[in-house]
Amino acid sequence: MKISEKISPAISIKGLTKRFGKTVAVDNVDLEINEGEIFGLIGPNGAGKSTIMKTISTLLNPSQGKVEILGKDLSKNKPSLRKVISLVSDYSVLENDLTPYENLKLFSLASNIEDSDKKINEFFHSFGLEKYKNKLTKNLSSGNKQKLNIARALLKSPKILLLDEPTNAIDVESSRFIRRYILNENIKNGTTIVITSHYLWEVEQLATSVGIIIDGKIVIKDNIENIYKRFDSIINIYELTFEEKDHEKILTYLKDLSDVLAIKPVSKEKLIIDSKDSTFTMNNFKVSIRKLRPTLEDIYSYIISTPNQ
Ligand SMILES: Nc1ncnc2c1ncn2[C@@H]1O[C@H](COP(=O)(O)OP(=O)(O)OP(=O)(O)O)[C@@H](O)[C@H]1O
Repeated sequence: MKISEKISPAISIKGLTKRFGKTVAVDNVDLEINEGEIFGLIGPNGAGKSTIMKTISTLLNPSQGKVEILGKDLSKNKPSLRKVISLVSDYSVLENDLTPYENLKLFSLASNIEDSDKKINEFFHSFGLEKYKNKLTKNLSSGNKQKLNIARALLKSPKILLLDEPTNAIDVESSRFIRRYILNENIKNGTTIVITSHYLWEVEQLATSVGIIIDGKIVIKDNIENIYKRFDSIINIYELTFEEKDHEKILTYLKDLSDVLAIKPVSKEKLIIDSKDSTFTMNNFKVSIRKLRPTLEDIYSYIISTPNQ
């Protein structure tokens, strides 16, 4: 693609508001997510993340505003757009009394997926679920149910994949597998992915762009590198390295500094501190100081605790 070519948005949301009675779950949200992007939508409980995901996937209608998917008005093209959008939320969409194979087959038939047996077998193989293929779904572990749920969502090779907390309550290895699979899907097929998660390190690993939503309003959205750059000069995280013999004295000194918000001991010779001020002094202590780039979690906590910044 030529650099001058404009990347078209896969998802374009303008003035989206969703009310449930008196509750304004989503409040006048504008959002553009480009084709092939992995967009991380993060925010506290009840901020409106799932409501946005359900609206994009046609499960909910907006109270106001417009959603366009791949240049088409969602409200006027629901049946055709449903074919290219998959939502993964919890795995309650699976039929517990069917086997994993029957679940995927049923979904393939309902979605008119061609060559489904070949695809289903490939999924069982790549998700490591072959031995559970003909057991009852209700007896699968949470991690395997979620893998099955993701396989179900990927069967129709969606152009837009919506993942609402895909690794919630899933063990480390299964979560890692799911993240790798998602990344691969994005790289191999250019799938546009929107992911919500309370595990910010997960969003950090996957997302190319991030939006933070609080009380139904998007307060920040940008490319993740721009977000890091913007907050690098505002959030002061330092790694202090010193001689082991000074450990206790330095710790006591830091605890008394009012600007030091948090201290994380790393070893007897190393501490990480979060400071309000970038110009704190270490008196006469022999300390080497290195500024660290804030993590997405540092940035998120800063934004949540500093409204209107
Ligand atoms: N079907 C519904 N009926 C009434 N209120 C709802 C409904 N769905 C969501 N809400 C409300 O809308 C607001 C946003 O909820 P939503 O589930 O979108 O938040 P969320 O950011 O996904 O939260 P969480 O991180 O806890 O999953 C909340 O106040 C919630 O109680």
